[in-house]
Amino acid sequence: MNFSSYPPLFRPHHNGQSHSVEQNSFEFDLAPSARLPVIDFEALDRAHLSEVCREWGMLRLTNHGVPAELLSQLHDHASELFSCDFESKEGIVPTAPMLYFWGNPALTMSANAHHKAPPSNNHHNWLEGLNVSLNNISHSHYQDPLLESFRCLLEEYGRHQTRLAKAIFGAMAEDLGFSQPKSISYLSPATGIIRVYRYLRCPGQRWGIPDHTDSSVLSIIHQDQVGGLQVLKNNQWLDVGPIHDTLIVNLGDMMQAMSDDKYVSVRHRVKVNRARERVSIGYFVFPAEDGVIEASNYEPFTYADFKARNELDLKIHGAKIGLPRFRKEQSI
Ligand SMILES: O=C(O)CCC(=O)C(=O)O
Ligand SMILES: [Fe+2]
Repeated sequence: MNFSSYPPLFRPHHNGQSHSVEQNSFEFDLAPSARLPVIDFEALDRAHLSEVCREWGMLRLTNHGVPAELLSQLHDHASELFSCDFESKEGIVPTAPMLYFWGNPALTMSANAHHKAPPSNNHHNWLEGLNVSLNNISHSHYQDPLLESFRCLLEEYGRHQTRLAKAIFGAMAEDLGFSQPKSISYLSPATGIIRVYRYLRCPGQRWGIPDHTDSSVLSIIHQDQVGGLQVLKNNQWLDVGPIHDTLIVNLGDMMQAMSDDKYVSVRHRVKVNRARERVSIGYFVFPAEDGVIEASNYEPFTYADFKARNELDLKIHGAKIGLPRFRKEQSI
């Protein structure tokens, strides 16, 4: 196995670690499978959706209308790109709209994607990825044919994700009785981003992404067949296994706040695998930066406030504190 595509820190024998470690209790700690609620996008059962948002904050979406061919092309391109030498990945994707990153801690938590410099502490997420801003994706073109065709696929995928997010959020807004102006500022498709991740093989006890909630309104994940995503339900971690042709939708912190805690911003995490890399493609959408979120359990705040606070907490405490910061009479 040639590890030249891996960031140096993740290569075997870096700092004496070895990929031939026999014992990995982490990986063999088999979790039960989540019986994740299934929502059929074409025959949307709004009552069921409402119940799932309140009880789970995560669901499996079927009949989503994203062509299987598009998904498989995206995964093929991602694998080809990620398998390039690390040095060339660092070099070829430095400009908007696609940005290469690796190892960042709390990447998803801050929603502010890319502190490009690798973190100096030991809390690297065992992954690399591309951060793609959908707002810019149509405006720039790449000379490199692989990058350019990947950009086109991502643009098309972004349109599908925006379509799904709008429709799903629309049903939620109706369930929660949001006014028309609120619905508009609470979901801003222009903020949509896509993150294409490759979780790297790892011999030891490391996380692809540790326990977190997303900062988004909602997130939509397409994972390959490797597995590793887990959800916390009733204090138990459950595997969210891959099922072909389905997407995973999860609610983020913004949705929980807007719903005044009626809906759940779901805790989840990603395990790494000793033998296989895993590719997933996530879409994340946020409220308008300056739209005020108003709910009885929270002091009024904007997404910009939330982001700034998370970044500060990350710096000071090394972790996102998130919604409790904005809850009325919070004690932190
Ligand atoms: O890769 C996955 O399955 C999930 C990624 C994730 O949780 C995130 O980016 O916030
Ligand atoms: Fe997440």
